[in-house]
Amino acid sequence: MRIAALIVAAGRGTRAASGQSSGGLGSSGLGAGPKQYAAIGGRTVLTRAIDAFARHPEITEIKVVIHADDGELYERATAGFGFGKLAPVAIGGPSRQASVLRGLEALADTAPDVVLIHDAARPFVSSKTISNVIAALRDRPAALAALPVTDTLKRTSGESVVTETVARAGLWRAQTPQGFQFGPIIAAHREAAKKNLDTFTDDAAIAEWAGLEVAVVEDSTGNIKITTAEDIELADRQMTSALEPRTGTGFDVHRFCEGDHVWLGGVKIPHTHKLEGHSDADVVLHALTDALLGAIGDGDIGQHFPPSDPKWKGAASRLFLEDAVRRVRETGGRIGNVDITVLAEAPRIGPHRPAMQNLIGEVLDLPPNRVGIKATTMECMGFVGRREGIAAMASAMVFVPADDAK
Ligand SMILES: Nc1ccn([C@@H]2O[C@H](COP(=O)(O)OP(=O)(O)OP(=O)(O)O)[C@@H](O)[C@H]2O)c(=O)n1
Ligand SMILES: C[C@](O)(CO)[C@H](O)COP(=O)(O)O
Repeated sequence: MRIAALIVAAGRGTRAASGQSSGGLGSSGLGAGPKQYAAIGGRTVLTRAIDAFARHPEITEIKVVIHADDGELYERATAGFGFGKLAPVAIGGPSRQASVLRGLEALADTAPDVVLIHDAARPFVSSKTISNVIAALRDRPAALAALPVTDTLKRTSGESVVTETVARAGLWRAQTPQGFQFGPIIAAHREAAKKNLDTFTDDAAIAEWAGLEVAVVEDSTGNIKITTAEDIELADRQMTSALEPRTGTGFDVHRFCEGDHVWLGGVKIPHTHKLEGHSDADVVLHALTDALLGAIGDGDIGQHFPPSDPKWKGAASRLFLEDAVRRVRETGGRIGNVDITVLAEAPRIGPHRPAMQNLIGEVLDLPPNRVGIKATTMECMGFVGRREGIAAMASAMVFVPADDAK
């Protein structure tokens, strides 16, 4: 059975726009634009929503609907993430209803059996809720996640004076995901559009209007919709306080051979020799890659990029570092700082420090003052002292969500 997730992310987030938080990731630009691109706990609202479906074993594909102006924001938000199920985006319309229909039409050519429609603005949907909505579709053509109303409800007149207390028994607050058999929901959406009925605020309402029976699945209270700037601030604060620090260390050494330059920290430095290696032999980036992998307990550089694989012959080590950063981000982690010591008699590292800090900072999304680069000679002792090669040590501080620590 093919189960697609359709994530609508084409809204403008006007209610969140005033005083919007950047979520603190500054230099990457994460946090700019509408609320779904705001960073909470180091990842955008949208990538968290995508990730929840990407990790779910029953979801086979994910289609995201974005605004025509948001291509760059979307690319930046999803860059480096291993979302293998992610299909090319669809472009949304002027209302949520229109955006959903465009997403459904984009799926129609290779129609899935079932579609789960979800707001990008709900980043904390749980795997359990996704499973429960899918399970409810075994008996019914439609099912939505919802919460029973727990507050007493009042109706007011135009002057904000209470006219009635509304009985809350049997009342639910609609959430997403809302799941449907694909054929009936696209037919219902098309019919509503044909009749110019364009004020539905969720898809279950369209299903109800079309006469489909809709099941309710009780959701968890954590599946909030980010609506205001305050929601973004609160969610960011909660995610950040729930992060747990981890450290990792890395070490690498390469011997000299004939040549006229070395690669160190991603910077090409003229020298009397070059460093021998399968890749570009950049000991600094190799040690740093291992430090990041170590911090999340995800093997080492040799495991992910075996020297026996001809694909990595002469490779720029930046690729290895980018892969380690992607792995850290996939755990929901953020990098706090890194620190590197180069052990070399020559060349001198000092003049190249700013370039290395900038390059590493760019890959790790860190300002230069969080990228320590230091160097020492070995006082003419040992293999480094005899100028037989260069070594590097690195350490990394990474913050990962406490959930991942369990
Ligand atoms: N034209 C639209 C409007 C909304 N949405 C999406 O529908 C979800 C729920 O909408 P809402 O929370 O109301 O988001 P916005 O419309 O962006 O918010 P606002 O009303 O404050 O502008 C969001 O993921 C939003 O991106 C969409 O895809 N296309
Ligand atoms: C679909 C929805 O999330 C159900 O609660 C909600 O209606 C969408 O948000 P909006 O503010 O109504 O557009």
